[in-house]
Amino acid sequence: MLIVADDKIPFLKGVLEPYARVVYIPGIDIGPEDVKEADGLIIRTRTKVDKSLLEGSNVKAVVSSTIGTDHMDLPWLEENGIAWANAPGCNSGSVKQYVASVFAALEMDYFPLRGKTLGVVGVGNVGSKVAKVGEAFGMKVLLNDPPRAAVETDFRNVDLNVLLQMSDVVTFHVPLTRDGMYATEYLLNDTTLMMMKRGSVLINSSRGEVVEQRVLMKGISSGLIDRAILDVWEHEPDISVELLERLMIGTPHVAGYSVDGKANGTAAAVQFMSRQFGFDLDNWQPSELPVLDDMSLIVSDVDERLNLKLAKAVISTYDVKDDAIRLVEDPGNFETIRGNYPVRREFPAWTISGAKENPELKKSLSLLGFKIQ
Ligand SMILES: NC(=O)c1ccc[n+]([C@@H]2O[C@H](COP(=O)([O-])OP(=O)(O)OC[C@H]3O[C@@H](n4cnc5c(N)ncnc54)[C@H](O)[C@@H]3O)[C@@H](O)[C@H]2O)c1
Ligand SMILES: O=C(O)[C@H](O)[C@H](O)COP(=O)(O)O
Repeated sequence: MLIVADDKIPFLKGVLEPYARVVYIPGIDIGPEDVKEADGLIIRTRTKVDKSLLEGSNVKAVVSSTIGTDHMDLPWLEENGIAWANAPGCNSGSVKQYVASVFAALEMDYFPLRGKTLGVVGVGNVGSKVAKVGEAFGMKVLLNDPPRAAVETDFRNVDLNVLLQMSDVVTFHVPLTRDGMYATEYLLNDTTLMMMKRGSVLINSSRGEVVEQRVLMKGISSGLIDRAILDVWEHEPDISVELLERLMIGTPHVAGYSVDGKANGTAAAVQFMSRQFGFDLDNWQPSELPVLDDMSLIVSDVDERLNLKLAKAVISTYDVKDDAIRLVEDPGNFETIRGNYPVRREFPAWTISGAKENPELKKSLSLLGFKIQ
């Protein structure tokens, strides 16, 4: 039995070796010759999985240890009887922390978020967590998810155009889809841009092609969009430096890069392969995640507004501006920056004290997912 795996999948080495020969290759380099004799393939987003990679190969199962699946030709896999899976929800807590850190930056450097309106486009694993971040910061939250609205009678869907008109901050959390009635490619386009409230903030951490970059530049230049934050880009890793320079925050597709998120993705991949090939690893989890020297926080006792205390707690766990600096300093090294990402742990891994006497702050910290002492 042969398994080919992306060499950037943490915690994987040694796990499958008792059951199969495992060959590790950089995701971008995995080609037809590498997978010809393979039974299974474990990838992340940098391997395009389609007919040109797999036709004539022995591959029977493919798993991507990521949330997104737009790098996989799912209809072709299904037509050809190749089992596939992704890792739903694996890094949703990580994107939640990324957006919370963006909110902290907005709160500290731009405008107070309390009372402002947040529009969440795509309310799945990530979007529903991001809605909680909005609530934690005292925002009014509007939700847009037509596929959910079509099947959930109690889903409070707000039409996209209405959401864009009403929101001070709009954040995208949809999958990239190019066909069908809910296609998301260029969801922000010349027409929808015109619906946006003047002076609003746009955040995209879903996929680059959800927001048409040319239109985003137009929106920024016209003042319709006052601040833009991008984690994902058209044509990654060859990003537009011109656009990067116009952003409040630009990061190299790392919103989902917490250790916790990657570990969850690896666990989903191992468990899927175990079920497919009958290994004894159906409940496998990485044994220990790396920790930082001090993972306890004390809420600031300065007399200041609650959202500032919240913002300070958030950036003590993760400051998105550190990632932005790394990209601004070296935009040509997008993939290298991603490949050498520092240890980041999500909110539930942190313990926070000093909030007990302040029920409102305690509630907000709980919405973010902190362990409160
Ligand atoms: N930047 C990163 O590191 C990072 C990390 C995780 C996920 N992502 C991206 O974010 C996407 C969302 O992740 P998720 O875990 O929440 O996925 P999910 O599948 O749990 O949720 C996606 C939601 O989008 C909704 N949706 C689909 N089409 C829509 C449309 N046209 N308009 C509005 N809503 C629509 C779906 O109904 C679903 O509820 C992923 O597909 C991935 O591309 C990026
Ligand atoms: O889809 C996902 O899960 C995220 O975009 C994830 O961060 C992608 O990571 P990559 O496979 O590009 O390392």
